[in-house]
Amino acid sequence: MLEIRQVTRRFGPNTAVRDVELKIEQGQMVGVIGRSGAGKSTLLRMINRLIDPSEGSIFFQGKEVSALKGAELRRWQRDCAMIFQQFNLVPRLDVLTNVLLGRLNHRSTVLNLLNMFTREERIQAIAALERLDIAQTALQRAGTLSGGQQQRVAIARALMQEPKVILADEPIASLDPLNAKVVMDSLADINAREGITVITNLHTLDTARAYCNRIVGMAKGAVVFDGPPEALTSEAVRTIYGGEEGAELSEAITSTSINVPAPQPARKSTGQAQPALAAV
Ligand SMILES: Nc1ncnc2c1ncn2[C@@H]1O[C@H](COP(=O)(O)OP(=O)(O)OP(=O)(O)O)[C@@H](O)[C@H]1O
Repeated sequence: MLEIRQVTRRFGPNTAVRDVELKIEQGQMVGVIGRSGAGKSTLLRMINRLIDPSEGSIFFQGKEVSALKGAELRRWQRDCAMIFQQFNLVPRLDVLTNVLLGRLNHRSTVLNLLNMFTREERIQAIAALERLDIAQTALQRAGTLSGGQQQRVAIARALMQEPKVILADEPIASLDPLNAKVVMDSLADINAREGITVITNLHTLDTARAYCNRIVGMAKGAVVFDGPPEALTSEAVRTIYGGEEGAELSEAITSTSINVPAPQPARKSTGQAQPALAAV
């Protein structure tokens, strides 16, 4: 269980995240939605400790990860893989090496300095690429791949970390609808088959509805909605995205047009939160 307790993050006079309180059971697939600037990325970055909270604390399996330092912090960052909108691969290195880089935090500094990976690690990396259906690109330089392929390499690299949680910060924002679907399908499959918790920021409502069994809506740094997709009524959508009372908020504004035939049946939803709406 991941617990975010009364977390606030300020940047100078601006409060990016305000008093956020969330409990996320292992194995949930959580979509964080909200307008640009709502605080979604800041929240994810605090979980992974790329930035620290100004106030509050974050716990994982009873341990306060917001207080970890040194080797323990690196261990947490290994357990909590991060995927970014811009993929963050090393473009001049081949795909296989990029995936193997996911093992760095598992290994001794000497092995890392020598840049030596074992046969088992290479086999594991190829298997991760096969799973993402891009093993044929293993020896290509990562920078030569399409955006969709690069994001799949980034997911394979995350899998090499053998994480307990995957944090995906707008993983499909730079992709066309077809590649966006492939990437979201991959994340959903990893969540369903391995039971890895996935927390993903999404700009778009339809994607969150289609793939996530829990949706957290943020506005002005605060959580203003927390519940299953079915509870995301037009009133809830207005609370998250803003809009005039009574006016229809077009889902097109918040759509990527990923063509998903129908909402998928609820995945494992351990300890799903009850829908909750709060005023912004
Ligand atoms: N490093 C920073 N320094 C100063 N202000 C920041 C920093 N990072 C974020 N902010 C501010 O915090 C607020 C929340 O930003 P954040 O990126 O978390 O929002 P977001 O919901 O992820 O938006 P987007 O979808 O556009 O990425 C914004 O007002 C942003 O300008």
